Amino acid sequence: MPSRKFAEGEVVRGRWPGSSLYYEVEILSHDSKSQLYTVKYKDGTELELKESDVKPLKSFKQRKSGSTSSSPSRRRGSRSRSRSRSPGRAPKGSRRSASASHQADIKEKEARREILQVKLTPLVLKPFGNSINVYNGEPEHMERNDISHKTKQERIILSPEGSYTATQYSLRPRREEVKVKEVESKEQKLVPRGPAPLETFQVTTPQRKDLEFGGVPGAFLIMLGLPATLFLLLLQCRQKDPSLLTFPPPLPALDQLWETRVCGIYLLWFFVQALFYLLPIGKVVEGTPLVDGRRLKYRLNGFYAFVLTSAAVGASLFWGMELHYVYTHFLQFALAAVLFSVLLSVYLYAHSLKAPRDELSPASSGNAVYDFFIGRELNPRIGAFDLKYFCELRPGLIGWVVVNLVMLLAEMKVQERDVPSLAMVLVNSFQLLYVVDALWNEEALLTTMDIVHDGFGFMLAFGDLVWVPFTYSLQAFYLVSHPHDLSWPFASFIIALKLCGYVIFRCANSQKNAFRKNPSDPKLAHLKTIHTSTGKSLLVSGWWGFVRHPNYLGDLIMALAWSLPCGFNHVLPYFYVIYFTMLLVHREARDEHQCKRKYGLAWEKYCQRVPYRIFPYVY
Ligand SMILES: NC(=O)C1=CN([C@@H]2O[C@H](COP(=O)(O)OP(=O)(O)OC[C@H]3O[C@@H](n4cnc5c(N)ncnc54)[C@H](OP(=O)(O)O)[C@@H]3O)[C@@H](O)[C@H]2O)C=CC1
Ligand SMILES: CC(C)CCC[C@@H](C)[C@H]1CC=C2C3=C(CC[C@@]21C)[C@@]1(C)CC[C@H](O)C(C)(C)[C@@H]1CC3
Repeated sequence: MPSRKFAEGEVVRGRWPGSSLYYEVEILSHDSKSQLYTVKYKDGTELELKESDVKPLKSFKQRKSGSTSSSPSRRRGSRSRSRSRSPGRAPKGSRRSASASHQADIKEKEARREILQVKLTPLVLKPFGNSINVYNGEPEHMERNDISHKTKQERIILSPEGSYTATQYSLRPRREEVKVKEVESKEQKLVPRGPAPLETFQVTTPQRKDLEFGGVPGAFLIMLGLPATLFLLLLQCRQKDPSLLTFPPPLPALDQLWETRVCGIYLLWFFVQALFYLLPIGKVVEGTPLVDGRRLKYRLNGFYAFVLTSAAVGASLFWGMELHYVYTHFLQFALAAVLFSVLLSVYLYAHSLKAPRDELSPASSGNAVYDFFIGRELNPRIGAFDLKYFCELRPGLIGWVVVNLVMLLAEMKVQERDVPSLAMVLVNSFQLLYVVDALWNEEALLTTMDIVHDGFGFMLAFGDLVWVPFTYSLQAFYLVSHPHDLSWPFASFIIALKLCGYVIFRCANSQKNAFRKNPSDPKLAHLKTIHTSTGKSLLVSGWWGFVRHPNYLGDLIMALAWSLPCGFNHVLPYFYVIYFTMLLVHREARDEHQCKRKYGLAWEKYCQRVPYRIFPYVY
């Protein structure tokens, strides 16, 4: 059995994670298996440390100056907003002896070069009646988001003793060491700094046991059901009578569905989009903090990719390329996309097997089937190429616009029209606005559940690459063979509905994003907030005081406006509204669950203040 250096009860110095600073700690116990010491700092914080991070007291020279606290928490009051995760970092301007300050500076530099990577996992915390109550609890007051309050909030963010010391962490060394790379100074200015150092100490979520989507059987059935539903919808949409009550036509034989040329075009599309993604244009920003405090960098050039794609499609139309081929081979394209997404999911799962544990998605479970579905790895990357981020916005979303254009041209050809129908124009412009909006506000994607919580597996690979371009374009596909004449008054009503939905969707998303980026934004000063002990606050007035998910409400209103131009003869063009309502109701429940866990009592208070989830006075 390996020997241990320190005995229980011994008073030594323990390194504070992420820093090169040592504090007086008492050895509580030693785990011979993991070779970790459980130590207690003077402020009561208990951590597990590697032996190399524990030093005997005598190896430290006693400082003459009494200015350095021996408690990590006492010095956490630092007002520094720097990225250093050292809680013991002295505040700017604090008086230290010259030698101590010099020594600390050297150590600080060392720490910046090579940060001790740690994983913080909360030790078991009981739901109520102990520290979690304090941790997730919430200061009693709710305030206007004004400046006096800001000072208070700042203090809470920057000096989170109450919440922090109440939480216990266990530290394990990470497999990899992360080198702190300097962001190019130009980019640095553009990178929004997360306000809460606490976030960098965010705890890692253990693999889930309470599985979503009906657990393993649910995930399995969804994986089988999605491609089946897709082909059913596409086949039915081409029928003269697309009623859901009529029996769908049989699926063409595989040799008719498989077309090598189509697969080639699909791959070309995907890799051209990947090339656009790699172009060094557009600013680079950082995502939300990961469990180890790192922030990944993302280049925002989705809008440029869209402009380049539009130019390429425009040029190929000008030179006589037949986009009609996509319409006549739509099923074949759908099959190519399905196969590609399945292969990508297999690759992603295999890739995740090499990933360190703390790079796995908090939604993953340890079950192979479920993890294949939900995605095992949170941010799979090939070098700097982020696969999930790329797929979420580029090939599928821009592809959806191209498919809509294909359908508009097909309508003119099939119905021998000189100009597209009003219904088709509305569907195309509404959905174009939605996609352009997403690409223009690309940065907002970084805080969505898909990027922050869900892994990249079959669900998102299929969703992004197949579901979005082939089912979200169903209204346009439907209109090609089922013309619908729209009256101008009804068209005006639909346009008003779309604009109403868009204003709610955009304003709600922008309000939250602006608040998360800078809670002190003077433009938001009139809003009321609830503090939470994580350091973040929740908006309780404005859009987020209307219902708990105003952005979902706006999105659903827009969805209805996309279907109405198809008339009321069949349910099929309303598939998107029905599916989307189910998706967002389920998504709201998932988000609610996560927020309850994150914010505890503060979230419950928010729910009391804002009782409706999506639809005011209904749900
Ligand atoms: N077209 C489509 O197919 C789909 C579109 N969408 C759209 O994507 C967008 C993003 O949706 P989604 O990722 O689900 O999540 P949201 O943008 O709704 O974000 C939810 C998060 O916002 C924060 N939050 C919640 N309430 C408040 C509050 N009162 N004050 C401040 N922050 C709050 C919480 O995170 P925290 O506190 O950690 O910041 C919460 O986890 C939506 O507009 C949705 O409609 C989504 C799915 C599919
Ligand atoms: C059918 C499956 C079970 C679920 C598939 C879901 C996916 C299709 C959606 C999950 C979240 C999405 C988002 C958008 C598109 C649909 C998917 C991928 C989004 C990119 C649409 C544009 C918005 O403005 C947005 C906010 C950027 C959306 C982000 C979430």
